[in-house]
Amino acid sequence: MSPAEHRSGDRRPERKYREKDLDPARIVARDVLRAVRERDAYANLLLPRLLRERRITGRDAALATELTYGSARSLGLLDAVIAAAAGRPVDEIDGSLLDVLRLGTYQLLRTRIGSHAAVSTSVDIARSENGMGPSGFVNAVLRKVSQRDEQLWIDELAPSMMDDRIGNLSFTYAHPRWIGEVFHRALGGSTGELQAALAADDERPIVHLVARPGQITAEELALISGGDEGRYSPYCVYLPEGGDPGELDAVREGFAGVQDEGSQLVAVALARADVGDDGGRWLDLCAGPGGKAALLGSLAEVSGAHLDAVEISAHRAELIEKVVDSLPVTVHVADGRSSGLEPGFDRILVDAPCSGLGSLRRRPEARWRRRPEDLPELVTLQRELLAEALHLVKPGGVVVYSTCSPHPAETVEVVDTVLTEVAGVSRLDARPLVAGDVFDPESLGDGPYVQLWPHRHDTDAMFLAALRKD
Ligand SMILES: C[S@@+](CC[C@H](N)C(=O)[O-])C[C@H]1O[C@@H](n2cnc3c(N)ncnc32)[C@H](O)[C@@H]1O
Repeated sequence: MSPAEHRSGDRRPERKYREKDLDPARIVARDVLRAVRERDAYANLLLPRLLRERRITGRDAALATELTYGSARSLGLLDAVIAAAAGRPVDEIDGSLLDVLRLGTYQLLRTRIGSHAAVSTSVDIARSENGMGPSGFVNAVLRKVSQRDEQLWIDELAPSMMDDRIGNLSFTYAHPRWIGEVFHRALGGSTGELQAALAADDERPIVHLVARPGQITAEELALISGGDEGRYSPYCVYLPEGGDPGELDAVREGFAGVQDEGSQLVAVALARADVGDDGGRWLDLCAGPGGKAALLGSLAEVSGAHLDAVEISAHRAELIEKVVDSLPVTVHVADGRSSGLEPGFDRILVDAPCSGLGSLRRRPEARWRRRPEDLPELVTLQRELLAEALHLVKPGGVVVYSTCSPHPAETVEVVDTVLTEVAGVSRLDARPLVAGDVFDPESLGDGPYVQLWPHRHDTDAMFLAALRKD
C-alpha cells in the first residue's frame, strides 16, 4: 500500500469505491455471510430472497450462489488458512473484514477465479466499507493466501494422515472433526468410505423435485422441467443443474415441490407397509414444515385415507397448511408426546427433530453451527416421540421412525433403546418398503434398518426404521 493511499484513506470511502459500483454478486455473498455470522441466518433461505429483491439474475446469480454456499460450507477450512496467513486467530479480526477475507480466500482456493480478480474485488469491498487501512490488511492477507493452492495449505495445516486420519479427512473436506468421527462410526469404521462421504457432502447437490401423486406424474414433471426421473422414488425428478424450481408452474401451483429423494422414500415406505386392513387413519407426528406431510397427504388422497399432521411450532404448522391445501390433512399445533389424539392409527411417521447431519449438503453453514452438546436433548425427545407413536398405533399398524441424520445415537440407538422399554413391537425389514419393485432392496445394506448416504445414493443421509405393533 502506498503512503498516498494511507493518507487519503480511513476518513471516508472514496467515491470510486462506493458500494453501488461494486460487483453485485460478491456484495450479496458478503451480506449473506455477514447475516450467517451475526444473526445465525440460514444462507439457503436468505440468499434466494436477496437475489430476488436486488434483481440479480443469470450469471451474477450463479456466481453469488457459488460464492455464498461454497464459502459457508468451507468456513472452518477458510478460517484456518486466514488465521495462518494473518498470523492471528480469526476471532481477533474485525467481523466485517473476516466476511470479505472468507469470500476472497474461497475464491482463491476453491474456484477458478484468477487471483488478481479475487484479491482486488475483495480489497474494493473492504475499502468501500472500512476505508484504506483495513483494505490494506485484506490485501496483505489475501496475497499471502494466494501464494499457495488449497492442497499446499491443507498439507501445512491439517492434522497428519499418519497420526489422525479422521482429522485429516475432516479438515480436507471442510467438516468439523466431531462430524467426521460420527460419520466414521456410522460407516462401520471405514476410512475409505469416510473420505467418499465427506467429499460428497462437500459438493453442491442438484435439486430434487417431487411430483405429487394424483396431480402430476414424474414422467410429466420431467418433461416439463427438462429434468430426469429419479432412480429410487417413483415421484422424484432431478432438476438440471442451474434450474430454478420457482420458475416452474407445476411448483407454483402446488402439483410438485422441492424435496430430497431420500425424504420422499421415507413417506413412500410408510405408505407401502402392510398394515392389514387399512382403516385410513394416518399420522405424521412431527410434520413441520410439511414436506413429507404433503407427499403422505397426496398418497392418502389416492388411497382414500386421511392424515393428521402434528407440529409443535405454530409457525411451522402454518407452513404445513400451505402445502397440504385441498388434501385430506388436518394440522394440529400440539406436542407430539401428548397430542390428545385417539390411539388406533394405521400408519404413523415419526420424522424426528434431529441434528440434521444428514443434509449438510443442502444447508451450507449447518456443519459449523451444530455442536455435539446438542445431541442428548434431541435423543431424549426422539425416544419420547417414538414411544408415543408406538402407543398411538393400532395392533398390526406400522410406525416409521426417521431422521435426517446418520448419527448412531439418533438412529439405531434410539430405536433399540425404545424397543427395550416397549414390549410387543417387531422390527420390519425396511429395505423392501423403500425399494418397492423399483430397485434391488439388497442395495440398501443388511437391514432391517435403512441408512441412505449422499455418496452411495445421491440423497440426503436419511435413516429409517419400520416397526409393527404385534
Ligand atoms: C425433522 S422436522 C420434520 C420435517 C417434516 N417431516 C418434513 O418432511 O417437512 C421435525 C419437526 O418436529 C417439530 N417438533 C419438535 N418437537 C416436537 C414435538 N415435541 N412434537 C411435535 N413436533 C415437534 C419441529 O418443530 C420440526 O418441525
